[in-house]
Amino acid sequence: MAEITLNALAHTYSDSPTKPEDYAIRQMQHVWHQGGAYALLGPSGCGKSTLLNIISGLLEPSDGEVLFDGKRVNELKPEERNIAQVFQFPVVYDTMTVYDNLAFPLRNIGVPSHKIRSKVLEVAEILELSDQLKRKAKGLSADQKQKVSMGRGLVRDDVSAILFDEPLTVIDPQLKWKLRRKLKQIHEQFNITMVYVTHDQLEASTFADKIAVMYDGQIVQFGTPRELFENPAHTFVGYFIGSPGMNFFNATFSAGSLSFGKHVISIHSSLANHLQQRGDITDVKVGIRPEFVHVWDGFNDDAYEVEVDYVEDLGTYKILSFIFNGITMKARLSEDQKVPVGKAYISFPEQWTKLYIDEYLVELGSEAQSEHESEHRSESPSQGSEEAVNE
Ligand SMILES: Nc1ncnc2c1ncn2[C@@H]1O[C@H](COP(=O)(O)OP(=O)(O)OP(=O)(O)O)[C@@H](O)[C@H]1O
Repeated sequence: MAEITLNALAHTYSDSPTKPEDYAIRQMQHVWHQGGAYALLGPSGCGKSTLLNIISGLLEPSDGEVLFDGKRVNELKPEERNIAQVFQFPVVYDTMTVYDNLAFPLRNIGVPSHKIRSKVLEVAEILELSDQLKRKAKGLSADQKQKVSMGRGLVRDDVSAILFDEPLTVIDPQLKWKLRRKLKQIHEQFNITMVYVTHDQLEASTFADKIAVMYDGQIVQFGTPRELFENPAHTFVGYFIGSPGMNFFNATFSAGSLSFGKHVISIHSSLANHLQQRGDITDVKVGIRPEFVHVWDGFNDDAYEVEVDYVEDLGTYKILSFIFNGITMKARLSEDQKVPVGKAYISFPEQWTKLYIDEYLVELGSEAQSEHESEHRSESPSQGSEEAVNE
């Protein structure tokens, strides 16, 4: 078991890289702690598989180091790294029985047969494969084969980590949920570092304690599902996490106030102070989650008047789409909330109004942060936020 450190790691597939975009992995510093259940979440092409293959040793990084418990492993072959990797498509020996498939990694390293037997039975039990052990793998369904693939990763006690590369792609939707829970349970039982690659936020948040969000070859945020939801560190996290994603619009900071067209956007004083120190800025991005937009029941002097675009009924809640200063935005309405017609009156609570410069969050100073958190803890829609991440 190991702590995995990526030290100034970068990778390019190009022979003559000249610009950041030539890198599949842009220089990164990151630690996966021993025993953690992590997800690596990001869209197709952002570099997830490249990163996993570098950790497992299938790919040699162009720059930087991979350390297992502080020791450099760049020069070690995959089989010397003790990493188990489960791929998108099952890797099983069709002509062998399920038992022999599960026993294979242990036989390879000379484990005595009585130990192999007890470990195979234990893992088969967890994965609900006990009654399939005598069957040839060839006759199994795709999801049973993938369970065998996972089992081959789990039988070894000596693995440093298990890397899952979109392992549930071939699994039936109704079984996916069950297998994800199973993996979580296995993690709790074996305390192995697990990194689970996915482009699906639901998969990431049900499996992982902490999620690394990857975008354009970089980890733009590493946090709990709740942190990613409540405090997205990068606009991509705001957009990618949550359903629908965060609302964004460009505002201008001038003469001490933030404006969006003719409207003044009220922000936390520490953010205003921060902007003030930087001078006038014409391209501040304002971000607010649909869950945090306040929709008033009727006319309100303190609210912005906006045009209702449409309302989508999603059963237990509704999504109001509205137009504010020419930009379409969304707000979440609870089941019992009055649905506005024609015009709506909305406001952006200061504590949920985030600012981004060059796509990165302008952080509140630590003092302001704790004052702000204690002020607003009771107002935090914690249940709503977790639900929203999981949708
Ligand atoms: N063998 C290769 N040769 C050249 N470019 C590659 C190679 N493998 C990946 N790339 C490029 O590197 C970038 C990252 O790809 P990678 O497969 O790591 O992303 P990913 O996030 O795993 O995507 P997906 O979810 O689609 O598998 C992409 O631009 C991809 O086209």
